[in-house]
Amino acid sequence: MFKKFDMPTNGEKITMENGKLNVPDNPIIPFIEGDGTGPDIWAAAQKVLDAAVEKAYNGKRKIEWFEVYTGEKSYDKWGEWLPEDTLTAMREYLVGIKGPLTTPVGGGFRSLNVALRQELDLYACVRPVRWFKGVPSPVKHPEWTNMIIFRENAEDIYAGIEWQEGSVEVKKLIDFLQDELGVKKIRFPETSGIGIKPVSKEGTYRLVRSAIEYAIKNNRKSVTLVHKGNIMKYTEGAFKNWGYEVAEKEFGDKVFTWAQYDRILENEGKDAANRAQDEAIAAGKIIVKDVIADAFLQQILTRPREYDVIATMNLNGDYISDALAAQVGGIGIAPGANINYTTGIALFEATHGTAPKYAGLDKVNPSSVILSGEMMLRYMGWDEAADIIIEAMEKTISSKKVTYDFARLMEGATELKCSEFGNELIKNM
Ligand SMILES: NC(=O)C1=CN([C@@H]2O[C@H](COP(=O)(O)OP(=O)(O)OC[C@H]3O[C@@H](n4cnc5c(N)ncnc54)[C@H](OP(=O)(O)O)[C@@H]3O)[C@@H](O)[C@H]2O)C=CC1
Ligand SMILES: O=C(O)CCC(=O)C(=O)O
Ligand SMILES: [Mg+2]
Repeated sequence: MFKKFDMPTNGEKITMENGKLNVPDNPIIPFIEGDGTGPDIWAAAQKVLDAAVEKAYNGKRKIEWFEVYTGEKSYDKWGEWLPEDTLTAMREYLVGIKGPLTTPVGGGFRSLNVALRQELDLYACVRPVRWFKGVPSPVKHPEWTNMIIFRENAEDIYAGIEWQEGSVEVKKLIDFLQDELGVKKIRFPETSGIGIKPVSKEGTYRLVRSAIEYAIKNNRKSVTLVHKGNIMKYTEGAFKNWGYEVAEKEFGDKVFTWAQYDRILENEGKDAANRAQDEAIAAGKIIVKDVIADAFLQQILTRPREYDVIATMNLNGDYISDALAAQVGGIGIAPGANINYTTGIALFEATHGTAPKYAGLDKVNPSSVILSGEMMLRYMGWDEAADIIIEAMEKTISSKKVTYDFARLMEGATELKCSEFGNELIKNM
């Protein structure tokens, strides 16, 4: 099966049947250590995850870790940044976890993180944002921020379909746009690079569907479509329209959308529209609404309680993830997952990157990758182990024993190294 990697000798495969994940007691889980601070945070995370599983199941369940390679470690070992074997391992074993991987800016190879999402069609980037008591925050009420971002992961300008200024391809494309399509708005055609932004109905439907399904299953109150559809009408505006469409078509009796509100407003007036919305809320329906991205970024600071589940496109989702993470303590504590709910393939990873200036210092906060592991355990149905991690995290942070990022903002904190923080979590299980 593998061309370069050795087959794992212990453990069994996680499988997917009729949309349901079957998880053996000794699942093989591929992991990518990651670049930069990856080895530090991964070492801490692996120990914490193993300890939580041991504590929850007393040896009845155990993860069989299977190291797979991508990024610098892979290049050093195999001369390839993203070996086919890594994709094979994810397709075969379904659930994996990764550290951050470096992407050069303005040249060099394209993002390996994005490539993994594209190759495995992991269309939903799921990033929960919640506050843990005691975590320092720049806002007065960090507890008011409790959202979960569903970021479309396969399309948009983020897909990396772009051509460099001065290239033969960009000249061809600009000529085509000007000569065939009558485009007059390229301000400096001789010196422009061009990027393409594909946003599809299918891509929007599956992402928004996942967000609404999550909201229903987890008793959340609303799903907000975040877009810049006033300016990018046929991409971001279409995302909004398709979002409402899929909500009404597939979840008609469980949701009330602002598109419905607008129709009632037009036909029957404001009182009737407000009444319909109030009745929907009283009946426990999920409100599907939308907001323009720039307004959203100020409202998450001023009125975070109005937002719950967020569904958005790839680039917006990238910016929103870091902005929201900052409100609840920063990207040292911001987990995530890349999921295809149809195939079941899920690759868990922190929201942050490789933080290269801290590489090898055993310094940074491992919480993001640990909490990504916590999400992974929950995805596997190992909720008891996941709960142990959350409890240990709350206890450790309340005791003010934290890594540098929190320590520099807290009074009376004891600064721990990355590995020490992991050990403290284990002690507090
Ligand atoms: N999914 C992935 O693998 C991602 C990869 N990347 C890649 O990572 C590389 C570096 O990107 P960069 O823009 O510097 O962003 P990073 O997220 O790596 O780091 C930015 C800043 O965030 C803080 N930070 C990051 N990780 C942690 C942590 N574990 N604990 C505490 N604080 C943390 C640090 O802040 P401070 O300086 O204040 O201490 C750091 O300087 C690039 O190559 C980029 O492409 C970026 C994002 C995601
Ligand atoms: O792939 C990268 O280098 C950056 C990705 C990123 O910022 C993200 O997914 O949040
Ligand atoms: Mg990002």
